[in-house]
Amino acid sequence: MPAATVTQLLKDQKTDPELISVINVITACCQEIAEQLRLGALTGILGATVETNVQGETQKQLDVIANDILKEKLLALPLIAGIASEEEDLPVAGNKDGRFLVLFDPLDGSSNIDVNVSVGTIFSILEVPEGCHGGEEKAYLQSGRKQLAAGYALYGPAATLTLSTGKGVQQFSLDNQGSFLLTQAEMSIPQDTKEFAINMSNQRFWQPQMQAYIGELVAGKDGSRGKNFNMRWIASMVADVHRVLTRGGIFTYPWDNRDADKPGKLRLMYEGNPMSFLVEQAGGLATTCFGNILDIQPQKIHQRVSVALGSKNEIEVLLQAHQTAADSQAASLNK
Ligand SMILES: O=P(O)(O)OC[C@H]1O[C@](O)(COP(=O)(O)O)[C@@H](O)[C@@H]1O
Ligand SMILES: [Mg+2]
Ligand SMILES: [Mg+2]
Repeated sequence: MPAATVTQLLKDQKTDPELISVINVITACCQEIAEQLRLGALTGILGATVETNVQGETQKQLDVIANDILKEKLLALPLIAGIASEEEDLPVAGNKDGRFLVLFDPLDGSSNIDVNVSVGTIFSILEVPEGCHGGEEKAYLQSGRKQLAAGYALYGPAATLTLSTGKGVQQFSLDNQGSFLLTQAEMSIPQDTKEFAINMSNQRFWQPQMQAYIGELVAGKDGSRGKNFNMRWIASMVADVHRVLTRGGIFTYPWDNRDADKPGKLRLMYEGNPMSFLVEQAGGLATTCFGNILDIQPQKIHQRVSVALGSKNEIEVLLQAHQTAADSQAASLNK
């Protein structure tokens, strides 16, 4: 039997047909972005623009192209009440009678484009709350638990789509006719791991408990953990999380004190929430180190968040390190 398409799989899962239509538009956009990326320098669209986004980051031409593809195609769909993007200052209203809000990071890891390393598109779908419209920020400020679906496309040696509507996590691969076909029906993160992903160059800016925890991983067999760990850092969250979903591991971009306005680098609504939804659906854990990411009540559309996610047992060791630090701080305050 031929492998299922995204639509077939979602129909088998008895997904709301209107939600399927929204997901189909997103997958069509990802196919178009994959095609643009595949041609690389031949199209002359690598490199930076002269613009910065609302977060003060230089935009790549492909950040803008990917954003425009998603924005245009989604807003043309009457079901869409609005969109919010990492590359847009404010949410953009769609149809006033639309049902869905789509939030996205059009091109994640875009500093990797020029060096031909994997990048991706991350998305999250919410329902517009009663009495709100898709042009107002408050409509989007819903916790990650309210996501109807989340996923990402990874543009690597193969283009893949990883998706969840709350019924496990499925992976599809782009064939040469331009369709995403099911290649893994149930992604499941192994509970134990010996692999971690973190940008070690920020070490001196982390909190002491994170420094101590990573120090023990680096110490390997010679330290308290008694086993050797391996480190990987691709610097595209999509690619790093994809590895975690595929073979386990932990990925963290923790709180740091480099810039008081950005205590976490990653964005809650476009990166933290959709990836946490996928990780939980695949049996892993996703935390800020102080609470579950999916339980955060967002205050701002471009809010940043510290992220640690992946193999359940290893994330629990990390949480325990933070709990022990909090307990000893509380004990010293009570003295
Ligand atoms: O430059 P650093 O510190 O390695 O940060 C890499 C992180 O930043 C990001 O690139 C941020 O995403 P954007 O490229 O969408 O801004 C993540 O994908 C990645 O994990
Ligand atoms: Mg990103
Ligand atoms: Mg981006």
